[in-house]
Amino acid sequence: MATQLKNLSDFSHTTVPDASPYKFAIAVAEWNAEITGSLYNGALEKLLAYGAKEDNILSVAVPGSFELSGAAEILLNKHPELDAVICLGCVIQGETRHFDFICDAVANGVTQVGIKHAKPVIFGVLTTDDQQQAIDRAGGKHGNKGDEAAITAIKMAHMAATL
Ligand SMILES: Nc1c(NC[C@H](O)[C@H](O)[C@H](O)CO)[nH]c(=O)[nH]c1=O
Ligand SMILES: CC(=O)[C@@H](O)COP(=O)(O)O
Repeated sequence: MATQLKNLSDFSHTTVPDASPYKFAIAVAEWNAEITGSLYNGALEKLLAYGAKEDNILSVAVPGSFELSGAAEILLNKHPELDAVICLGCVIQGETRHFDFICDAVANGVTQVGIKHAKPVIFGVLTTDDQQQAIDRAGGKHGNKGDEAAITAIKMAHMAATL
């Protein structure tokens, strides 16, 4: 597999802009909290590491990943000054097709909210077959999806601000 030996959060090959001018929101799902907590910590650490100010980071929790696009809509309506919204969640396949519906809904929902507001809304949601795949991507051997989402948010906010 393409990701078999890769750290998917390796950004050493790219330039990450200074995040200090920008305002961010992080919406994190409470389902699979041991995973999403790691995603959140990774995202927060990366934002701060690249210069974001703590006062410029608004964090909210939602029950599950399905609620993330609604949270992004509410955040951007109530806080139009935000430069980017990071949506973090972890959806793990169960016995039924519920997984498919949640994943489709949040991927499409997050996309639509970003387009509607012309603001970066970052899809930082793990969609895994099992718990181990999630662990591997939340600070494990394949990196941290939260780190990736934060870097993406900084890059997109910078892009939008410097056009
Ligand atoms: N099974 C998972 C869920 N399920 C809950 C939904 O996200 C949603 O909160 C519920 O359907 C009510 O609208 N959520 C996850 O984030 N991860 C899962 O594995
Ligand atoms: C992704 C889910 O909603 C899943 O964890 C719920 O499990 P099940 O499909 O067995 O109801």
